[in-house]
Amino acid sequence: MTDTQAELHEYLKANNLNAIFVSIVEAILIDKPENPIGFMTKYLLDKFPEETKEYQIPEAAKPPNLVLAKGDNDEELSVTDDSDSGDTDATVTPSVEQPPIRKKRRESIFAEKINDEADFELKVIDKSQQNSERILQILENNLFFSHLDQDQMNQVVNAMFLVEKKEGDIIINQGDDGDNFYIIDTGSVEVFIKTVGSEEEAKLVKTCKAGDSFGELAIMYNSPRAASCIAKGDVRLWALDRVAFKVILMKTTRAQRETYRGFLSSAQVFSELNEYEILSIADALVEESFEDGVVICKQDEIGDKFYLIKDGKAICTQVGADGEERKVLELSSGAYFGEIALLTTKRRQATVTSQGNLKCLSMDRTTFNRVIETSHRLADILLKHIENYQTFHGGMI
Ligand SMILES: Nc1ncnc2c1ncn2[C@@H]1O[C@@H]2COP(=O)(O)O[C@H]2[C@H]1O
Ligand SMILES: Nc1ncnc2c1ncn2[C@@H]1O[C@@H]2COP(=O)(O)O[C@H]2[C@H]1O
Repeated sequence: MTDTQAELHEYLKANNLNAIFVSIVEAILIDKPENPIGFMTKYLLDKFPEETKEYQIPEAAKPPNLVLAKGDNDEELSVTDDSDSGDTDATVTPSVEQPPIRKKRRESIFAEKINDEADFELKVIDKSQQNSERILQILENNLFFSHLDQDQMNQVVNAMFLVEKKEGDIIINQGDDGDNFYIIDTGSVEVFIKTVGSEEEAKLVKTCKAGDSFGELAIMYNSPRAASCIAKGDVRLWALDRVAFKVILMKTTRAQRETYRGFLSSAQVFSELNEYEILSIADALVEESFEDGVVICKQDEIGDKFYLIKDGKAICTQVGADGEERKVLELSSGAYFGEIALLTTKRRQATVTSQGNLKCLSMDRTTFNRVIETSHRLADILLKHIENYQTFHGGMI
């Protein structure tokens, strides 16, 4: 590359322009608007309200009934998260004569159309029956795919292509644009994060092994790669390109993460976990509701689920040697229960009953074990807390 080319490349990278251009072209190809110039203009005004502030049309100057999307309320994953929210309401700006009219909920330009699979010819990459079965086996055991139905699973299997890397090969480079998403068939991949502008060496944050996936963030959020992923020894990977990822996976996986990310980040038990660990937990949760008075865990029974309270209250009681049942704890939103039976070989140590309507997020034993595997810190936090439970006669369990 010449100096000038390098400078231009640096400029594009520094302003995240490649990702922006790719998203605009994708959005156009998906939507096929009659007026592509108008579409691009509106796209930029909607997605970058801050940067386009000086180009936004002032309220007073808008013609009557001009439809403008408002209120992007995405919680930011990072400063470079330029994604749109599927939860955004669109309003029709009131004209002088007309009262405000609520328009149908607007989905993001991506989420709305890119999930309309009928518009796409999904790629089918030729592979042996054995390879297809192996990919399916990985998907079925990976939390990231736990909310896909069988059709979506099959589409992922069909669209994946083989990538083989050798020791030290850079599979993903921090700061680059997102091209592919990967699952590991055999071998290991080390994930390193370097703090921008710091002299410090990149820090190893995770080692992914067979069955794990990586490379979803940059594609889901149109942001630069958050980490570098490097082959540790020979690695065999299956990759999904960004368009296939968006068509098949985006809506389900992103909706799941968006729904629970805020809640999980505010729960005390997860306060020491990093954003990435929180997102991985969000992939795993299933919502369960209980009416008043339902016994969710019964003391001395074998337990197979962990619960996090989303809304409502639960009462924990214990029966002592005298046969008396007494209340030992009251739990509310953000608290959890059911961890002892999953982390130890013990049976349920208390009975947990809903008080009023109770909404929980749960994980079964297999899912819980997978989450614990990806976040050893969470296991340490939960185990440490078990020591603090008071039994009704004042002792520790
Ligand atoms: N702690 C972490 N922070 C950010 N990314 C991580 C982390 N651990 C693993 N990763 C993966 O590393 C990938 C790098 O590319 P992406 O940003 O697309 O997606 C990222 C995640 O899939
Ligand atoms: N004093 C207590 N002793 C033990 N478990 C308790 C106590 N108070 C609340 N619990 C919760 O009640 C749950 C019952 O199921 P587990 O034993 O799996 O995990 C237990 C804890 O999460």
